[in-house]
Amino acid sequence: MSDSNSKSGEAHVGEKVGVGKVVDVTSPPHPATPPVVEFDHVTKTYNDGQPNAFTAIKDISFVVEDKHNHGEFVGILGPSGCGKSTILKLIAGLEPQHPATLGTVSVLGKPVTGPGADRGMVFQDYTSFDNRTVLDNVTFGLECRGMPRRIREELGRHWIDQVGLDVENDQYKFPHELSGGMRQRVAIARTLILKPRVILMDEPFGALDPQTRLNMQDLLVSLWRKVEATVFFITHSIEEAVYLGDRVYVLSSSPGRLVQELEVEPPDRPAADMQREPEFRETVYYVNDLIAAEEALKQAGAE
Ligand SMILES: Nc1ncnc2c1ncn2[C@@H]1O[C@H](COP(=O)(O)OP(=O)(O)OP(=O)(O)O)[C@@H](O)[C@H]1O
Repeated sequence: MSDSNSKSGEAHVGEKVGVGKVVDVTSPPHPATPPVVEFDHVTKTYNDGQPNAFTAIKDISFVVEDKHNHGEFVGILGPSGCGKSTILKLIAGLEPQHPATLGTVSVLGKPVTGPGADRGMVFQDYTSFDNRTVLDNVTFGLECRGMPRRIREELGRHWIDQVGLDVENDQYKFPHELSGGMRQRVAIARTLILKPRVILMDEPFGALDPQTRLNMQDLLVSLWRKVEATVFFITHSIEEAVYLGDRVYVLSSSPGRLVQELEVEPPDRPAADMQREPEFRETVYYVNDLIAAEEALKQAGAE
């Protein structure tokens, strides 16, 4: 962070804050191999050129490197409406977020031109097909790809098991027979079965009760280690982002800019334990203060 950008109470580049360390957001790395995801001075203005034009994110640059055997886990935090979903959908190549108004969004070294099999999404809303069983929901993407029924159902059962559901009891259930946590397990299985390189998660645990949420965080950590994908994870829970993230991006209030990046210690112990530790709490309070300062700036601007 350059001095011109830093506010009082904000740590300097390289400084340790609990389990996190501040990274210089003004000079993204230039890796030798193409990054998994790169934002190069990206601005998104909805309804550009019209009277109702609205700039949601402004001049955002970052690089998420392609690390051997280790997909990074990036938590995205920021005040409500700062453009978090806009960033995710630009990576996904979904309209109307795609295309960016200015700058370039690249995945695996190529500019994004639309959705692709290398990227999978999990949303907060339970997006299962109501009239399909768990097994048919999980295997839907493989069915679309034309994979024969026997093979895809075998894979489907494997993934139902991987996300902690009971294959025998749950595979023929319909979504309305499942709890919220179980439905999100189905959504995760349905995405992971397609082996995307990049997994985009928009508040996937936002509607779950606190205990289920901690269980899902632990599940996600263990699955993510197995699939080695790069994950972008939007959440309003600072604890969740700091626990799950290898790095955490903090955005400013609207229009969203990247105001801080923290490198965070890996989640190598259960969520319920790590989230109680003083060093962990220090990072959470620090990020909380950053976001509160952004909210206050927004309020002051609105008055
Ligand atoms: N299709 C659209 N057309 C016009 N404005 C939009 C559109 N989509 C989003 N916006 C606006 O862009 C801003 C950023 O929206 P976005 O959903 O990316 O923010 P967010 O940080 O994910 O929000 P939240 O935390 O509340 O979920 C908001 O002010 C929103 O109203």
